[in-house]
Amino acid sequence: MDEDLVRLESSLWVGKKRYRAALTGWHLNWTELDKKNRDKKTVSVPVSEVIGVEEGRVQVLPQRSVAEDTDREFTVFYVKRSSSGSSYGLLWRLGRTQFCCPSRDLRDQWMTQLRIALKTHSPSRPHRLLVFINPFGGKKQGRQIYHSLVAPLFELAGISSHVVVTERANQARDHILKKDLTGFDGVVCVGGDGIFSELLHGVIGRTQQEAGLSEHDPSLTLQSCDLHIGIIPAGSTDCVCFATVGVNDPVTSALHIIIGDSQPLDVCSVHNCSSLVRYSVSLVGYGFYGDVLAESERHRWMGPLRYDYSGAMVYLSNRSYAGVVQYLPADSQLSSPRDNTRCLSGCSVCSKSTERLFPHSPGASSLYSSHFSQFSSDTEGEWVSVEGRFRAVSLTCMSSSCPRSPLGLSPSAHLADGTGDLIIVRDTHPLGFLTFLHRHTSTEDQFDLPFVDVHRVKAVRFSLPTGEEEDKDEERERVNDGGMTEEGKRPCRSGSHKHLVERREERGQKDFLCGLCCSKAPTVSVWNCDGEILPHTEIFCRVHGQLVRLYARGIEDGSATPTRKCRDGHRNCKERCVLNN
Ligand SMILES: CCCCCCCCCCCCC/C=C/[C@@H](O)[C@H](COP(=O)(O)O)NC(=O)CCCCCCCCCCCCCCC
Ligand SMILES: Nc1ncnc2c1ncn2[C@@H]1O[C@H](COP(=O)(O)OP(=O)(O)O)[C@@H](O)[C@H]1O
Ligand SMILES: [Ca+2]
Repeated sequence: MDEDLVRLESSLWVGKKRYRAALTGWHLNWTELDKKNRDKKTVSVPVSEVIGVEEGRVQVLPQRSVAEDTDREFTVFYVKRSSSGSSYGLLWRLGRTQFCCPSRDLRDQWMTQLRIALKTHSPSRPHRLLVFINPFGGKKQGRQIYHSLVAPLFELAGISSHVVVTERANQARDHILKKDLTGFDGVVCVGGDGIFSELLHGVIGRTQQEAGLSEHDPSLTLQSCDLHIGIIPAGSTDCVCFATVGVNDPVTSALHIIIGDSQPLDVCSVHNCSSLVRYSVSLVGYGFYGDVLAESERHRWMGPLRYDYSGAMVYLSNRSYAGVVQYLPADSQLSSPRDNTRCLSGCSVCSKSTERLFPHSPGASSLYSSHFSQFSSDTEGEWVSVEGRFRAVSLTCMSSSCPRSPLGLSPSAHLADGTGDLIIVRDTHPLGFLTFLHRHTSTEDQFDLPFVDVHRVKAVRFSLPTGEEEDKDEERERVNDGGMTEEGKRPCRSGSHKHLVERREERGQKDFLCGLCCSKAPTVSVWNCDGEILPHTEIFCRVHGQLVRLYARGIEDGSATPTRKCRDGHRNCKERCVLNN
């Protein structure tokens, strides 16, 4: 069937202007006509971006209202884009056009045809959602943001939602793991990266339980999750939202959820001694980012500012840590963290990875079927080892852009290519490290520094140098603190972090002063895993390609999207910089 066949076409009025409107399978277009019936400008909205159609002259925000005497009128709501002043992504807003028909009969035809088109062309739209609000996230605005900005849009789109305002940490995760989710098409969080992480753990854990797979064995291919996750940003860093949508804006995210966008996302599983510790999508960071998080936990009352304050304090404490980093490099033919590309909506690197990661899915070639032999002993020789003192060791599965760092920890990382970027910042003088940090806030290349290395990887191991017995004791003490269950396998899910944070706090105060005023600085840092402190120092991380799906579509290429200068100094070098699409 030709989807661009016109299904309905007629003259319509918008205010005092006359239009010729046409509905095809894919688009709703309306073209302004002048007095001589000549075309003026056309507005074209993809059917997939129509949010709803209502009889009469309707408005929904800030409050729903319907004008009287409206039996020849209907209102179409749709996605309207505008550039966001401060970030590089596009803001989505609710566009609204009120049409007036020559007759009531024609109005009914428009309503019917538009609703049929919406049903047939948006099969992936959610009908029922389970929403978790963290009332304490970010500036504590979660409830208000949901009820004033998001709920009216869900209602307009005919989505019914069951809302849970959380009363404790991990409630959302436990709910997803244990409760009946029949009838829900997706789960949504209103909050920051922490509540998102709860949904991530719930959704992955539940999917593996149902598939009868163990999450502990890092060599197992996990089952990818069908239940989509939506994020309404209302947190402190909002990194996952920012890096997958391009802005942290509740209305934009709500509209992506409504139209059922789907963005696969790589997930890193973090293990210790053959047991799963946590999953991460943005940052697994040791040294600076671990210390900032540990320090910031004591200043939660500052809200989002706690990270800037703690960042400055930790920077001034001028620490570095000894360690051994091992990594399994990804195929350097496919992409590189320094190729000056950006992973944008429809990214070709990620699309090719879909074929590689799911060779048996319809339409995929079987060229790359043996990808998980990588953890067997015969690939041991492929591991690369780096030993030394580090300011920071970070692994990120995506760019990890956020309002603090609009291009992110690794600007060329991909959301769904099955790899992560390992950033190793070796010990350096304070000014060098400040330069590295500061470059995260601009388009200058933070990897173009002699003490920084970046590698695209499939897996990473971190251990303490042999012979550092004191450190190992500290490590062991921490593992015991980490609250393991009796079987000694699964990390205890309740309370372990709180307990650890309290201990870290006790120690942290002393550590911190030592770092500032005397020579005895701590020898071991902690891992920051998407904003949670890990109870282990020695870890193994493995990237699982496209393990979950978000209601998002990646960053849309706004005209302001910056690229770094290529090595020849061109800012928009078509040959070398802009490889996307
Ligand atoms: C000199 C300016 C330096 C700016 C450096 C910016 C680096 C930004 C990197 C952002 C990485 C984000 C990775 C995401 C992590 C989140 O999952 C996670 C949890 O988020 P949630 O609380 O919303 O749940 N967030 C975090 O762990 C926060 C990490 C933030 C680190 C910010 C560091 C600010 C550093 C300021 C240094 C200032 C030095 C001044 C010297 C006088
Ligand atoms: N009702 C609650 N009370 C206390 N902590 C909660 C609650 N709901 C969620 N949390 C936890 O709060 C932490 C921070 O949440 P998050 O939404 O990321 O806000 P922020 O971005 O400000 O850190 C997360 O670890 C999450 O598990
Ligand atoms: Ca990736």
